[in-house]
Amino acid sequence: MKTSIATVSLSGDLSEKLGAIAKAGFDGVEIFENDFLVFDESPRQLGRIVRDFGLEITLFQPFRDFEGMPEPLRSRTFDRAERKFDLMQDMGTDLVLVCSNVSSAALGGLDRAAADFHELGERAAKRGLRVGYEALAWGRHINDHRDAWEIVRRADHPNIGLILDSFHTLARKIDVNSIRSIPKEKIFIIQLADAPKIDMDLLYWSRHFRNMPGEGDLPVETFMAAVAETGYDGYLSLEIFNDQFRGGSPGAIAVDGYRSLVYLGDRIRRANPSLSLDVPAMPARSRVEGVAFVEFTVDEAEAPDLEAMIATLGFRREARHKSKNVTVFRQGDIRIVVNADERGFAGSSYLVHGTSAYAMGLLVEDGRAAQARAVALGAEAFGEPLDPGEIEMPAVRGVGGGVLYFLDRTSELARIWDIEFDPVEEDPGMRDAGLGRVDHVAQTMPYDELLTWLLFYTAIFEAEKTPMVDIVDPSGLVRSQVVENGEGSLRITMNGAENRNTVAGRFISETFGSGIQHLAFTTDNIFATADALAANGFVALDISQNYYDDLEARFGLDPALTERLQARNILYDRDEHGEYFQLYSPTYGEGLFFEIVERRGYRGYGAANAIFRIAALRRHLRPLGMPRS
Ligand SMILES: O=C(O)c1ccc(O)c(O)c1
Ligand SMILES: [Mg+2]
Repeated sequence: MKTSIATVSLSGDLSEKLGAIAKAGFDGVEIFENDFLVFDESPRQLGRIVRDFGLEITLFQPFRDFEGMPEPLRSRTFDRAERKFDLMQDMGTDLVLVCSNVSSAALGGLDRAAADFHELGERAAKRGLRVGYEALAWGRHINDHRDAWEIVRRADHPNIGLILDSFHTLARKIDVNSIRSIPKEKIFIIQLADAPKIDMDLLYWSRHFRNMPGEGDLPVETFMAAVAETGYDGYLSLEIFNDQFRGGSPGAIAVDGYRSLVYLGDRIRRANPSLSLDVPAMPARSRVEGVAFVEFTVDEAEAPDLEAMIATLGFRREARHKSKNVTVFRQGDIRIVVNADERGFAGSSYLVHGTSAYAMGLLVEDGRAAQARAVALGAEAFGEPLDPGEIEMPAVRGVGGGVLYFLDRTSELARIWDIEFDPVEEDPGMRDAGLGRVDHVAQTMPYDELLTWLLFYTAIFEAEKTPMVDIVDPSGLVRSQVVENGEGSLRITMNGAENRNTVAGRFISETFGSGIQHLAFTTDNIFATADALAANGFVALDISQNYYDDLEARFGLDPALTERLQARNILYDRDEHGEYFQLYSPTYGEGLFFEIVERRGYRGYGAANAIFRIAALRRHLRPLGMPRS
């Protein structure tokens, strides 16, 4: 599989873009005319720079408003094409993308357009160049790849071919089966882009909201499967017009892009084993059975505070590491690891972020296979020097520079707690609160990182994303999206903060980066749990009276139930599958908190309650000395 990306997809100047593209692993690059025009080097020099990066120029684009022009515009258009052919020869590419004419001067007619292309083909052939025709979804006469293909077919010239762009085809919901019968040698290149489903003007949608395959809602996989059926084995080239990407880090966006292509190739090959698709071999996506542990980094001075908080939640100290300053707390199937070791990555994470949940371990079928797949998809493997007797736990770097470990039940990893730890016998004097397992892990990140992690998780694990939800914090919007599997054993909620003033934004700036902001644990009986927690001295996040008045009105709740909820600061929600109960802790430090949930069939995350939780957290976060309501 040969991979390429258009320069328009990334931010920065042309040299920065090329550097990021090469580093991410792409083979080729589409040079956008505007990027070239503002570049301070000659076309020849640009070509050298591209090749020095080990890249090939897959095409030059766009050439606009060509076909169907009346004279004298027609002659001028051909002159313009000759000038661009000069440029292409200088930079060293043989392919130009002509997008369908949007000019009001353009005349219709398939034969007229075909004749223009035949003549352009003759001129291109003299120079050994090729011309690919793409139907823009908003083209004046041609806005459907089937019509573009008919023109290319009638142009009947070896140097004239078709360019298919998934966005234009899928945005107009054109049947992709029409692609299967196109001869592969007439497809000069494939451009790929996804997009979130938004009902808006096609041009505006295309120029501002495209994203990487797998990040949006379009059936790019179905499109690609149809392309693969033709036998096409040329470049797959990303062409992503996205305002956010254009303001982002070129390196990070390029890595996402490369990952999206490899993941797409992997899906196509698995769905159609008979197709010859040259994709790097890698294990299948891992099914996640659950969160095996969450690990906090602390320093020795802060450890007692965090441990006291964990103890009031009903966790008991279960084991100590044989050689490190690491303690395991346990309740039900939940393990919280408190790492106060100054050495190693935990120690340096503490120095950068302060007390934080910097790592988590997921239970999968085969830990090493999960790591191998992640690495094949461009993740960074993580490892540390081992103390004698320690087992190497497969891991990759995750959100915010944290660590994602993989455990399994079949390798020696299954016995890690026995091998590396000594049991601790202790009477904690605290009650078990009936917490069972991790329901979800909530990660907070700047909004522009959200798609990165969405793609990361869905590419590695058997999990899907849910639609994005807007959460209104009094200081700004937070966008929330969930990655989850059908059985509910993997649930990661991601909150993308648009500014620093929201509770989520404040967490990011106070802890110097993205990370796990809260952990939600399950209980089978939220009322019993709340009472046990209260006996332990746990003080729940205080929810306003107004919330309960509204709740009773909204759901028609029995006042006796409302009273029981309010007495314990329990939030409530309901969907078509059942009921949901939530109880929050106040924040620990500058933003970390815990949640306890009881699901009675309910499948969501209480999005409707988020604004009440945020308001309560804000009261809690108010600077000292200010009155509380
Ligand atoms: O938005 C555009 O004009 C435009 C230009 C060139 C392309 O290849 C494309 O898909 C869109
Ligand atoms: Mg295109």
